[in-house]
Amino acid sequence: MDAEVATERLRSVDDPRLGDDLVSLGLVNDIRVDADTVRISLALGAPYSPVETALADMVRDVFAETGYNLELSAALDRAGPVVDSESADVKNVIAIMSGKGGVGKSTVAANTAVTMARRGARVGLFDADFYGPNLPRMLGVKGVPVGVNDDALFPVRTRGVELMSMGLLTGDDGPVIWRGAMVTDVFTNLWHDISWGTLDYLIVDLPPGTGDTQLTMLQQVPVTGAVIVTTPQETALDDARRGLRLFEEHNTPVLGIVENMSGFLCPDCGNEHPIFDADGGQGLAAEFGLPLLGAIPLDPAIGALGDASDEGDDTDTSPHEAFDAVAANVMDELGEVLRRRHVDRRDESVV
Ligand SMILES: Nc1ncnc2c1ncn2[C@@H]1O[C@H](COP(=O)(O)OP(=O)(O)OP(=O)(O)O)[C@@H](O)[C@H]1O
Repeated sequence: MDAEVATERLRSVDDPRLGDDLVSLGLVNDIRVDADTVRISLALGAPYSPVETALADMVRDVFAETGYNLELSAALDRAGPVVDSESADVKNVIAIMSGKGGVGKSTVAANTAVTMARRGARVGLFDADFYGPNLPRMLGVKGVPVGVNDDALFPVRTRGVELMSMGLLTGDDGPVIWRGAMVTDVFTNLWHDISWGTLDYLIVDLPPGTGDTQLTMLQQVPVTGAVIVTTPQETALDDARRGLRLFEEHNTPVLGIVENMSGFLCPDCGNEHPIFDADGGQGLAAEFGLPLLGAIPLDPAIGALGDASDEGDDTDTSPHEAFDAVAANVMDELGEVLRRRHVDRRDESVV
């Protein structure tokens, strides 16, 4: 087999989201064939996403009976480093935001991160809610000090994810009082000093609304995609609109909406009962033409992710299964954004 024959074989593999085959789309970076091995590099960017995993499996199937070994790799052109430091190689940044406070944004960020890690991804979680950092408590590592070495800060590993939070640095129970400019400074200084290592996904839990932290982050970091968390009774379309406009102004794709507290999951009967006669998530998704990434029930067990935990203990309390769909959909949407961008760039350079 030569590279041409191998390329022809790849024409039978269609990208289910982009609706054409990998070769026509330009998602094949490179093909090399030597004595007994075919080496293929594909333009894929969302590790462990179900769609990209299925694509890789289809490619493997196509070469399964050829008698050749297949070495598959993935590489994607990126705008620049997400974190400008030698001790961090971060592929994708996902910002989690909400219009209002208390809708479960941190809960969604934490559970989605842990679920992605359980699928095999290398995941970091950055608690950018400087005003009320609650991820250390939620993930059971409150009071655990971060490692410091020269200018670098080392995240704390919990439930399979790397966590960094203002809450781990201040170690203070009292409310944190920040002025806007201080948030900007802290964000700027902190962001590039964190020694994340290699991450497939860095999930950032933003404070509610569209304030200084969101603006600073969007100005300084190439956020790959944003997720909006809402509740069924959320009627504040204005808040959501403001958030969406902010992301648009900074060319940041919004991956979709997660509806939290969708119905009450009764611990006695096991059934889910609607409590709010409203469909905030569905409505918001329809209004803005965005996917609904998942609906999370109101379940007392969800608030307990960190309850039984110790530092570094990855074995007990699992995230609620409703987060399986959220994690899968977030990764699939993100992968689609990246592949589409790759195809568009290529089309531009051809014209
Ligand atoms: N689906 C759920 N089922 C049960 N409890 C939940 C659920 N979602 C969130 N909670 C609980 O509601 C409270 C608020 O959630 P969380 O801190 O995630 O909200 P938030 O939007 O991040 O709030 P903030 O505005 O303070 O950033 C927490 O005690 C959390 O455990």
